[in-house]
Amino acid sequence: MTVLVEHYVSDSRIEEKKTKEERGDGGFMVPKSKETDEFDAPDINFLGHSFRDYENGESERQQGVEEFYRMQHIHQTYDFVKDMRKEYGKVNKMEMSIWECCELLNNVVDESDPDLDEPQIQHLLQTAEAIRKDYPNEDWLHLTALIHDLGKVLLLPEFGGLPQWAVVGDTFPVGCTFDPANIHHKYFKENPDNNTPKYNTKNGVYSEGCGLDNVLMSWGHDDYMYLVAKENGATLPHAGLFIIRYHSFYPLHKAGTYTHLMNDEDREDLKWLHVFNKYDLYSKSKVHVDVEQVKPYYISLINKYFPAKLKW
Ligand SMILES: O[C@H]1[C@H](O)[C@@H](O)[C@H](O)[C@@H](O)[C@H]1O
Ligand SMILES: [Fe+2]
Ligand SMILES: [Fe+2]
Repeated sequence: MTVLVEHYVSDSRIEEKKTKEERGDGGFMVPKSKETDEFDAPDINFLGHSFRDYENGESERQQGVEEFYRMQHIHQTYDFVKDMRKEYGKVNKMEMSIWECCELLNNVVDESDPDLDEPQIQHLLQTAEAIRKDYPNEDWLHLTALIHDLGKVLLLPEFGGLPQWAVVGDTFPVGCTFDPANIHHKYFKENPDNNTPKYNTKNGVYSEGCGLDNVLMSWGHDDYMYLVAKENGATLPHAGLFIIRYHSFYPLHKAGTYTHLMNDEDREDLKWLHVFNKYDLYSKSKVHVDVEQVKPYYISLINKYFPAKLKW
């Protein structure tokens, strides 16, 4: 019976694929629409819950996640972010290759993530391999997926051992009002910026359409990895750097808020971030990627887009 069911499933996928090829929408230069993606997003995470469920907080894990956001929302202020960007923009903490960093990342635990129970290197490779399957020609996108979470090394003592709230979790602009679309929004009440007139209006210190490059985002692994890539002269396309920098900005790419701060270039790049997000979120699974088997491919991409050693 099982065999029959599996057989049926794989056959129907082949059929689906054929139809797509017949329709001729196999071009990979522009993001495909959700409807034509081949990746089958699962409905539930490893615990049997829906993904990004922050509301049903009875379990110990979810209470931990909520406490994480309480701390994050209280402490991420405009001044804090400015100081962090200045300090970590120096990239003077360490020298290592991208692959060495992938291995180092395995020592990290992300307390903000209700869906991940695998080593971080598996999350990187699962995301990259899933996206590679559906977008075989966009090698920059495979590499972007591989490195998107490397900034989490900020948690390690060699990088100053930052607290979880300064490294992981969703991100949001500081210097303007905290949109209710931010998860656990209530905890912003205790953020000093929330009561500071120049920061607590819709545009705050920014102007409509100023472009995200001019907006300070809460400090964490996204912006740090973006700075590392920039400072080391990475040759990734602009959309790749945008994905790295804003992949945790769920209030924008999922809830569609803060769009008044975007410019035309942001809107172009956002299309690729939407593609990426599906793989980042839904590729989290118990089926491990064989690291040694795929390593040569990713090393070749690293050599194409990055120097051998990077300053971190
Ligand atoms: O818990 C997750 C995790 O830390 C991800 O790496 C980050 O990108 C998400 O936005 C966050 O909510
Ligand atoms: Fe992330
Ligand atoms: Fe991720």
